[in-house]
Amino acid sequence: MASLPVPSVQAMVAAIGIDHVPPRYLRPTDADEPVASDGGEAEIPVVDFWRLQLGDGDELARLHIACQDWGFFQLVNHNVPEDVVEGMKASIKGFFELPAETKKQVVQEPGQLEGYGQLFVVSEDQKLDWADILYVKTQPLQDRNLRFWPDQPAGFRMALDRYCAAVKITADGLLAAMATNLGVESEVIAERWVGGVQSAMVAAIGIDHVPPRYLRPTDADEPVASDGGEAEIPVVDFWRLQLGDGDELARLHIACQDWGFFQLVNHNVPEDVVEGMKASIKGFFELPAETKKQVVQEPGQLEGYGQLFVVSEDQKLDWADILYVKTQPLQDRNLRFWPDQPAGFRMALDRYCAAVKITADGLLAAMATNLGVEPEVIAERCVGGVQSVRVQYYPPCGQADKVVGISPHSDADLVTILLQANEVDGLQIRRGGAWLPVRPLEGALIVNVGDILQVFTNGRYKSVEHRVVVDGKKERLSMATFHSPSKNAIVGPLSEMVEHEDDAAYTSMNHDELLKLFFAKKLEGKNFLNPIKKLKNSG
Ligand SMILES: O=C(O)CCC(=O)C(=O)O
Ligand SMILES: [Fe+2]
Repeated sequence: MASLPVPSVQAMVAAIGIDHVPPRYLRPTDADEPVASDGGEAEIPVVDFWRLQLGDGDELARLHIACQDWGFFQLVNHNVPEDVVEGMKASIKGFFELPAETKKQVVQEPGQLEGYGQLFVVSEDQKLDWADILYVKTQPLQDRNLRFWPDQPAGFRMALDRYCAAVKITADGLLAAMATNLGVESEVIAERWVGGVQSAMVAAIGIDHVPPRYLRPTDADEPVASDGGEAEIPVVDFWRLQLGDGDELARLHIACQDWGFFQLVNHNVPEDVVEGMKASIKGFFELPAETKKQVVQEPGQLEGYGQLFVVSEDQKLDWADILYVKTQPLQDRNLRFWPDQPAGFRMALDRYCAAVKITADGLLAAMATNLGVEPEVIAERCVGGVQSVRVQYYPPCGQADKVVGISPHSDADLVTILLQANEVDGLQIRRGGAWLPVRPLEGALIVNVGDILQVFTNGRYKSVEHRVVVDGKKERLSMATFHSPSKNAIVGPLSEMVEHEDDAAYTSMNHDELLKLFFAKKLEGKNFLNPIKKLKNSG
């Protein structure tokens, strides 16, 4: 049923003043219900979000009472950055100050809830509320109807996008804390320890003795672009993309087409979320080996703490320890492998992944625009999409130039968002016959095109091989967040990207099937696509 049209209260007040109130708004009996006097009843409880995040028992108890006895509370230290809140407030004020004609551009349509208007009006004699509203959907992304997102005042959409993303992280954090209060989260303690983990070995024998399985002088010998030579990878500004800035979209397009790698600034992942994640990563790898063992990989499984796929006894090994867990879809989370130490690790991971996913979805939508594809075409294949994270610890190595931190590979996903978690560089991308070192800008995230995006775009966007080299003195920490279509999506060139059937460089295959084939092999170059690569296009 549609809401019946009623006038804007704001316009009415502007026209006839605040003293003349039409009878449809008057309801003296409702207004007569008693209101607690100032001196009487206490205020609603105040809850401190930071303390909840820290697992503070008193604060959790306060939250529990607030939910049980009040149903309402005030939240302080809520982690929504002040500039995000202020930006939202200013945009709201600016919107309602616009001329009526401008606001009408996003007015509710018959039969729809979204847009500018009033709360649902169902009958001609219904009493009316003394308010105008603007109602829009913000998540999931594919439900966003930008038709009803005001594009005035300037920056409204970006302010809303940032505010909603931040508030969602807070809501998720609150729900997690409530779950804890309700005794809902269960944990199983791990029991098994498979040997060979890097940091334990380094701790035991020092960084100067490197077992032969890690040495590969030929790989390490490949040329590295010298500082004066090749340019740095492109820098893309996420805010500008969100604003639909044509120059920025063009920059993104070139980055995806010619580079496969770029740095993302103004990425909308709140700084405290990034810092919290970095601190948790550092804290995890500093834990005693015994504690880390609680989340160690199990035979035949990819998740947990350990090393990248080791498939044979004579395979050369990477100089790194990793922690790999699935984060989306929610039902695939296996908390058995989510460290519960250091305190707050899970919360930090949950918040970081939620925020990064919003950024990844935004990037995919911008890429779709650049490719002339409706954003829904990619978004639909990503409903219930897969997100996983790999955290890497690269110990220093006394023969740093003869080992490899991560072997050359491309990522088997759509887009990877990489966080260098400390100040030690090491990532290199293959470009023009040499390895080009990546130096992250302060606060930037590194984004790269994955194999599946290469397939979707029929090779217009290319995944690029990259590797990590190790430092002689300092450890390096990083975290890759992988974003892929849903497991039942078809991985194959999008029809919009293929003019004639013969132009398709790949066949199509179910995403899950392709992954199963992939994980049977070791990480090596760009072999993920082999099962669907068409022979005539090989290379
Ligand atoms: O540690 C890095 O910088 C890169 C890691 C990486 O390429 C990966 O996890 O796929
Ligand atoms: Fe990678």
